[in-house]
Amino acid sequence: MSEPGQIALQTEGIGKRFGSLVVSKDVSIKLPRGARHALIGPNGAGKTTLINLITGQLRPDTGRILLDGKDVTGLATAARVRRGLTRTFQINTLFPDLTPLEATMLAITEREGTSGQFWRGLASHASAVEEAYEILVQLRLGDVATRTTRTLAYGQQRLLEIGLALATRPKVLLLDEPAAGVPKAESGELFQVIAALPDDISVLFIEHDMDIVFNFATRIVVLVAGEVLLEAEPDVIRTDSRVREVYLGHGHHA
Ligand SMILES: Nc1ncnc2c1ncn2[C@@H]1O[C@H](COP(=O)(O)OP(=O)(O)OP(=O)(O)O)[C@@H](O)[C@H]1O
Repeated sequence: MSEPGQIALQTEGIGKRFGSLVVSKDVSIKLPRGARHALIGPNGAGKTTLINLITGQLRPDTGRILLDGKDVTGLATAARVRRGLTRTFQINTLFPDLTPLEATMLAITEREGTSGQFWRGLASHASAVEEAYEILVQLRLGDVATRTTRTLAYGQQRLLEIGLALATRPKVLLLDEPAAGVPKAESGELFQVIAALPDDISVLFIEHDMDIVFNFATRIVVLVAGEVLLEAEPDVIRTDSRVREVYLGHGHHA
């Protein structure tokens, strides 16, 4: 179990090239337990690539990834998920014809290795229903738990994706633009829900909207051309001249 103040996730000197293109260069970041940190930077800075490297979708050329102090660099993505390292994607990856309750239950039974055993007994399914419903209520999706996913507002669909990630019981949750495509009016609520997740879940999110970033991030990592330009608290980021120059001055994109 993690103790307060512990580092949930750490990268040490992560490097990655695609041919001659350097997409990660000596990236060392720390995500303390309970963090709500943002990863920002101009288009093509390597934000999604970094998440792919942390979760194992990509292999780094150099460096290490530590989860709860243990080296997971050599592990496959699924093994990292089992250890509590989970992500969501920029694009919607839901089953439109299932209800949120069904989809979340499926994710839970998948975690437990019982997804192919519907006949295994009602008791285990009853506890999966209960857990799924709890997750959905936590995400303010209790009222729509039994509606077909395709009929949900887009912001609710994005919350459901976080619900499916929560079904893996993550310690570290990496959110790649969780509010992408969500109307501005709904994105604040979506981030309120993220901010209110339990403290034993550490969150790193990529987000383009600077109002959201400054409202919800307790700390910000600025990535430029694959390198960490600065990692600091929002007030420091806001006033840093290098950050303004490379990024905030453009005023439109994380
Ligand atoms: N599989 C790949 N092969 C080659 N180049 C890639 C690959 N994936 C990403 N890139 C390149 O790596 C760079 C970083 O891309 P990445 O998607 O990580 O940036 P990003 O900061 O997430 O950008 P955005 O804000 O636009 O989502 C880009 O130049 C991209 O074209």
